Amino acid sequence: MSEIYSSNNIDDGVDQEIYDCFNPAQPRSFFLFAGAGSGKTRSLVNVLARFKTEHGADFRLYRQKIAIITYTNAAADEISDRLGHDPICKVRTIHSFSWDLISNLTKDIKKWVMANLQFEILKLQDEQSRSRDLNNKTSIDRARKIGSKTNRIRLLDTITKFTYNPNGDNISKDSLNHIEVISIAAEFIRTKDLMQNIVISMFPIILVDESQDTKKEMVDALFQLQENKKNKFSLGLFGDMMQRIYGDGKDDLGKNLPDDWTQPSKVMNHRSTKRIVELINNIRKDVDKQRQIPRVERERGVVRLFVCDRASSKIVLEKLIAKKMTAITRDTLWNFEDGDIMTLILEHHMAANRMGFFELFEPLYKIDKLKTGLLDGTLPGLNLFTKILLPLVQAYKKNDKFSVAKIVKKHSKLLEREYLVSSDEQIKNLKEINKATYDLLSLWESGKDPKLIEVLKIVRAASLFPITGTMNIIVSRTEQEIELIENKSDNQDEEDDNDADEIIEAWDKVLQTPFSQVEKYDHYFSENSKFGTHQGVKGLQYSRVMVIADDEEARGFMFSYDKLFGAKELSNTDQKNINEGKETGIEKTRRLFYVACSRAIESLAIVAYTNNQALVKENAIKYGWFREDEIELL
Ligand SMILES: Nc1ncnc2c1ncn2[C@@H]1O[C@H](COP(=O)(O)OP(=O)(O)OP(=O)(O)O)[C@@H](O)[C@H]1O
Repeated sequence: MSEIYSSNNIDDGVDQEIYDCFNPAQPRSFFLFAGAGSGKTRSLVNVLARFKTEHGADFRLYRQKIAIITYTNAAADEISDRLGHDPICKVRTIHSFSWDLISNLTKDIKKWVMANLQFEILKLQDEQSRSRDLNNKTSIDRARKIGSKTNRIRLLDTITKFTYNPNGDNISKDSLNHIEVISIAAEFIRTKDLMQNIVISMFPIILVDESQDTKKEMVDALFQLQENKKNKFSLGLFGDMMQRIYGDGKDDLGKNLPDDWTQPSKVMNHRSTKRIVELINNIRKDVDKQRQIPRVERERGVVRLFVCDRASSKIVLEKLIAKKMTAITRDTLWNFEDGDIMTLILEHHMAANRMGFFELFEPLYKIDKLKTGLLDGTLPGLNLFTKILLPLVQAYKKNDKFSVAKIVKKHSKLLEREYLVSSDEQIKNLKEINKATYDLLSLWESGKDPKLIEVLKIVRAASLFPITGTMNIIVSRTEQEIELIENKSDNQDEEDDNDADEIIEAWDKVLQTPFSQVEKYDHYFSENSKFGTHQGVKGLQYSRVMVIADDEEARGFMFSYDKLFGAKELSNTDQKNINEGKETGIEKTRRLFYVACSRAIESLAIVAYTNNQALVKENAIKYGWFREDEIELL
């Protein structure tokens, strides 16, 4: 049971503790890890506002800044807004922070890229030398990769300055990709004394929000920096290990922190009503015993568990549940049609399924390396479709010739000034580009819905827009190579399968999907949708939340609510992981469940689809999560 305290101010001392760490004469580092809704972000903003008033002038005089690293652009914007866009606070995502640090170090970057490419080429050559058949798909594609990396080495000499866009595709010859930028910055911070001195003189304070999910290599580098420069530098980490949901973070973060780190704690949950705080405390209790207390005035609150038969119609059931919640809470905004409910699906798959972009989404989503970019809209390759071709097709469908021309002008190399100036026959060229554009757009004539590969082939043939990376590898295959690959795939042996490049395989599938799926994918991610994922709503809050737990629809990999609710036996692998002290899918699911439930302010409905309703109910009561009168079987 969570207690009600007579004051909401019990954690107010934490802001002071953090503030003391910023004392320029005696900087300290701190680790503020506390539960959901405990006001970590609010503390960050409060302390910086005070720092600005008291030390802002000195910082401006010495051109120093406080760096605040956030997990997403949206979080960076939110914090910047709340800090009044003060120039002494530099709020950045890890990508733009990294790039700001290294962007002028062309010579060092070149050395790093060269060494890295050489290493990758050696690895590929080694794999190639062991290939059974140089004419199979994997080997053909691998040869092309070696070629493209070798070419990149050749071009390195011609680069006078590298470029990078933290929110873009980075496809020009002098650009670095997202992974490279973070790896380079982290390595330079970790290993170069000069870099460490530059960083601490520019940023005597670095704060990392959501640090439980921040890229491990960067967190390690910042720890190293703190250790080497602790008398001149303060590192502040904010987060909550119970809200760790991406694989990139440091899984032992906070363990063995040096004694001189300040570790304030917070116990109040300022967000949710009492019943919700009680539930999230109980979800968390087997992990770290942290228990929160609700604010004094947050007395009531509603939680309900609807245990649903997997075979039922989901849309019908979810509407019914919203109606039931309206009656239970007497809150008319629980209305399914025009109310204000945030529905949290387990994974984007479920929205992809409901909204019709599953085939585009699933193959890419299966690949860890592609997942983040796919979800935050930075996946190189897909951007060609979403950011260039989709607006182009939409303009064409509206017969908006002006926008068609504008989009082509903005993105086509053929229309770059450099290219046009060098061309002898400008008018003829412009006509050709125009023709190529309308040849491409004719694919959508009379309501047709072309496959992505068809679109890509035309774009490539006319060199209309840049195609790079994996997609270039696929679309560059000659007819002869395609035939070879098709014949091979008819009688592929197991060894070839193991050898396959999973990224190319995934794109091969994706490129067979119709273009309309791009539009649906884009709509889902850019709309202010009533759907969110358990992961995507980290840091956010909503009055009414419906959490959908359905392994089957989510295809069950990575997370398993069935196992969390005890409706499915542990697999041998789970058991093996437990025996070896390794994390299982259950723990990941529990954290996700914690994040999802803790977004709710007033009322929360959990919709658990299962084949074993009785067992889920029994366990939900046994775990102490729900009372019997809070559970309904549907
Ligand atoms: N001391 C406080 N007094 C009043 N409201 C507070 C206080 N601290 C936080 N809040 C409010 O509680 C809510 C949650 O705060 P915040 O988002 O800072 O928490 P958090 O710890 O960052 O949450 P999470 O980890 O769940 O993302 C916000 O609406 C915030 O304004």
